Amino acid sequence: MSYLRSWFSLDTSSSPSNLEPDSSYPKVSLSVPGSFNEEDEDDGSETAGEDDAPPAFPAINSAQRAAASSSSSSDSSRRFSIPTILTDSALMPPPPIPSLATRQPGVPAPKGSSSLLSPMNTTQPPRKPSKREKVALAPGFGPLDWGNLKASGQNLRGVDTLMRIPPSVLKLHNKKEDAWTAINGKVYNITPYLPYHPGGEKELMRVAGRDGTKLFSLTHAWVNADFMLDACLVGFLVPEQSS
Ligand code: HEM
Repeated sequence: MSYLRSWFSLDTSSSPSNLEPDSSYPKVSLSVPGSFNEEDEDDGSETAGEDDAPPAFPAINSAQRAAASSSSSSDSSRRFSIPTILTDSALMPPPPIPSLATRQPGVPAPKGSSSLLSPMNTTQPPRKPSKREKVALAPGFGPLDWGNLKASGQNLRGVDTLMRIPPSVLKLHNKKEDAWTAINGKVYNITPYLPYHPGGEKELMRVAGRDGTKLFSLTHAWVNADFMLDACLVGFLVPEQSS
């Protein structure tokens, strides 16, 4: 009981003298933080450092303070420089806003107008119809049908043996019913291929009776004529005098 009373040592007035705390227990003094206390005045006491003030930042002996004081004048060397907050007018103006609304798809921006956006290359104005339009092939004359005809074993050459063909002989085969052309030194009978040609018969007939290598590669260099017309091979183009 005497032990419990010792915790209420502040209330000593009401305590009877015979209920004084036992000297064998340490005396505890209750001090309310923030309230005046005699011990708070004494710097050497244990409670002297118990304040809630944050530590100096930057620290008193920090490199930041040293740098700030070295750049300033000698009498203000102990002062910490506070950065100035710039107003809107003092700040660098922002970049111009790209005028997206005024842009026309496919039309490049006028010269000198700056924009951080890349040019709109993906949107092109409608293309003019190309001269090289695909021709609607008749039913049963598609690429697969041509492949089937080649594989059928039918004689598409119109000749029995491969020949050496000079330009003068090639020239004679320039009719739809009997059309030959030379591509990369090989002479083909193009008559059976005419209805299967995706570019149309008329275009294909432009090379009938002559060396069509140049026109062929100018039109569609990616097409493998050797494979397309292998079943139509007639012979090989040779110079005139060697025949
Ligand atoms: C003589 C052998 C020829 C063969 C085997 C051949 C074959 C082909 C093939 C396979 C295509 C379809 C290409 C594709 O879809 O990408 C094609 C398209 C075409 N060919 Fe030929 N061709 C020949 C000659 C010619 C010639 C001499 C012309 C006339 C200049 C021509 C004009 C075209 C055109 C305009 C197209 C359609 C457009 C295109 O597909 O790009 N072809 N040809």
